[in-house]
Amino acid sequence: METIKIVIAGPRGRMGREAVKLVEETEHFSLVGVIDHKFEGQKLSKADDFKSNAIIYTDIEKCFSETKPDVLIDLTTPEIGKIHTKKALEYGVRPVVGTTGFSDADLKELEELTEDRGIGAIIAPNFAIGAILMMKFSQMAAKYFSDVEILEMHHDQKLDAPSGTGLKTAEMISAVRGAKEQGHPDEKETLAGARGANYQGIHVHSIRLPGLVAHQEVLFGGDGQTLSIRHDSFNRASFMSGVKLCVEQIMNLDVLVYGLENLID
Ligand SMILES: NC(=O)C1=CN([C@@H]2O[C@H](COP(=O)(O)OP(=O)(O)OC[C@H]3O[C@@H](n4cnc5c(N)ncnc54)[C@H](OP(=O)(O)O)[C@@H]3O)[C@@H](O)[C@H]2O)C=CC1
Ligand SMILES: O=C(O)C1=N[C@H](C(=O)O)C[C@H](O)C1
Repeated sequence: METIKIVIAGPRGRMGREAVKLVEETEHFSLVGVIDHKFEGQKLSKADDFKSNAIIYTDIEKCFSETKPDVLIDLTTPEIGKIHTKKALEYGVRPVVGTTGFSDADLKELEELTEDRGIGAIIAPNFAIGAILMMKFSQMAAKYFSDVEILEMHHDQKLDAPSGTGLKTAEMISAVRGAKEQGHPDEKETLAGARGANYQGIHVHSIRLPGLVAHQEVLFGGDGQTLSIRHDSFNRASFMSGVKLCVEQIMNLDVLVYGLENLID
């Protein structure tokens, strides 16, 4: 297999660290540079506890010009992730974006840019295969149970709420069941936010606690029965087979793919 040249943005983060390890350990992947907002020009191995001697760039354009990567893996923050993804497309670098918190307008803009440039991009709210199945099973179940609430539970350092996965799950369910307001029509919140966020009538509840990593339960209710579909990621290694798949698949794509469920049967 031909070697894929990769740049990682956010290498010192919880996900970035795992991604560096994945690239270091994969024979046909090569880490040609990393993007951070500090440690300009240093070797990654000097800036932190890494093996890689990849150079740290704080300027993404300089990084792309000097390292000429095939793929950017972005694991940063919503604001920075969007800037990086646009720059990657401008420079002909295929972005694999795990960063969450993009709006519909962001996604539309990136889709148009991908079309203009004619190269592939992947925006994956969740790289874990179990989470993808949880979302697919939830979409299947929604055909039979139209009343559903989503509980997404994450560590307390997470910046965006609801999670990318929670939002994507609501979108996938809504695609098969349409908009529907649930609960009593005269329901009133006596404490603002008690019923969570509302996506097309699907309530999404975001829980943030130390000790959690990434968890989601999709709870369906019917006549005299409930159905729970749950996924738990207990560590960030759980996301890495999905990252690997995306980096490999993106080399053959020329459109924007939003969600890993579109890449697996
Ligand atoms: N798709 C998926 O399966 C998953 C997605 N995620 C998403 O990935 C993203 C990262 O999550 P996580 O690793 O937990 O977050 P972290 O906060 O641990 O990591 C983010 C990293 O980005 C760095 N950073 C901030 N600004 C810049 C910049 N301008 N250029 C380069 N790096 C920068 C931060 O540095 P500093 O700390 O110094 O500010 C930090 O090291 C989030 O959006 C999260 O939701 C997370 C898990 C799974
Ligand atoms: O920030 C996280 O940790 C995670 N973010 C993604 C999301 O917002 O869905 C994926 C996973 O849930 C972990």
